[in-house]
Amino acid sequence: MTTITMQNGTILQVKSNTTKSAESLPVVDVSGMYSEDLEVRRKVAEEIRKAAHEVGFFYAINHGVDPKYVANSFESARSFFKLPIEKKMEVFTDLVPNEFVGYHPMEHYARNKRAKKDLCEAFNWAYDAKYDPHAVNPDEPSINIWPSDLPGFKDTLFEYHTEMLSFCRRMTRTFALALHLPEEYFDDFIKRPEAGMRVLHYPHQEASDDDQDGIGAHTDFECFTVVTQDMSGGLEVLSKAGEWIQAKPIEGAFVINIADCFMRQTNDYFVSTVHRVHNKSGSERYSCPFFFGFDRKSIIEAVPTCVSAENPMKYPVMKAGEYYAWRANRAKAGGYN
Ligand SMILES: O=C(O)CCC(=O)C(=O)O
Ligand SMILES: [Fe+2]
Repeated sequence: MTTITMQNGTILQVKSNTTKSAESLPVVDVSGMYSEDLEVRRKVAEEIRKAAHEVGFFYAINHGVDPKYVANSFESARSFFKLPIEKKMEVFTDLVPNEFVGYHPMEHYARNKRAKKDLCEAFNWAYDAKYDPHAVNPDEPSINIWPSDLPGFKDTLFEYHTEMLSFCRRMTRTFALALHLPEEYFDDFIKRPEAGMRVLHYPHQEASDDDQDGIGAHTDFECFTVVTQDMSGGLEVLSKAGEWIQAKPIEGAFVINIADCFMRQTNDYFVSTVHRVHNKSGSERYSCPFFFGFDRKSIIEAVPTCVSAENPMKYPVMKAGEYYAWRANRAKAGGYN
């Protein structure tokens, strides 16, 4: 039995640090969410309801996002990570307080106590109204920081980001249906969403699973995350039984997971599942998660279909922006303290 203290304060008991490959995560064909027919949309939503409640993780296939965007983003990521460290440190994430944007260096942060820090580097960027065709305020200033001398980097990453904004707005409607709420229930909260994205680079890990993580066990902050991973493998999900299950790559599929705000807003009906990455593939691994959440000004409180006299609200009501800032600062403080 191993104990893990999470950034959100939860203390976990994990049966073993080794991975099981027998079990697999649910696969949902999400193409029906684009249907004109509400009954078809509801059918997809019910599948998602089950997956979000029982596992908190699922693959989305037939999602309609052109694979060229991810290919281009991985290509751009490679050219960024190849830059000399001094260049990358010009956009070091600690330069912007309370936010999680810019460069996250290799073996610099750790999510769990290990002999060595996490074996990954990342570049993070946040929502920018200029790249949102439906922006409420197109003149809103951006908080992002970008490397100099890397032509096309920002535009390529935002081409993918803009596609994902539209996919996630659609997914949010599906989640509303999944919670047996009107489809538009969350629309006002995602006009100006929290929509951070990152590209991650994980070298092959030589150290043992006990000594190091690629990214240590954690949950995500916002409502849900859509991960694009390459074919290396290494993403692992903690099952309710306390065992690590491999989220094996499925070509072209997204891996979608519930994050902490949705767990709070559904009074734990949706589970924000712990996950980590260990790249033992023998080659480099790249991934590109998109973190989608509600407007910083919105209040995180349980939705009416998830509370009752027998099942009262479990979490204090909180402003989304305060919650995000608290979590970003904890993540940057090293994670486990
Ligand atoms: O690299 C991955 O597949 C997942 C990364 C992740 O969990 C995160 O950045 O929060
Ligand atoms: Fe994550």
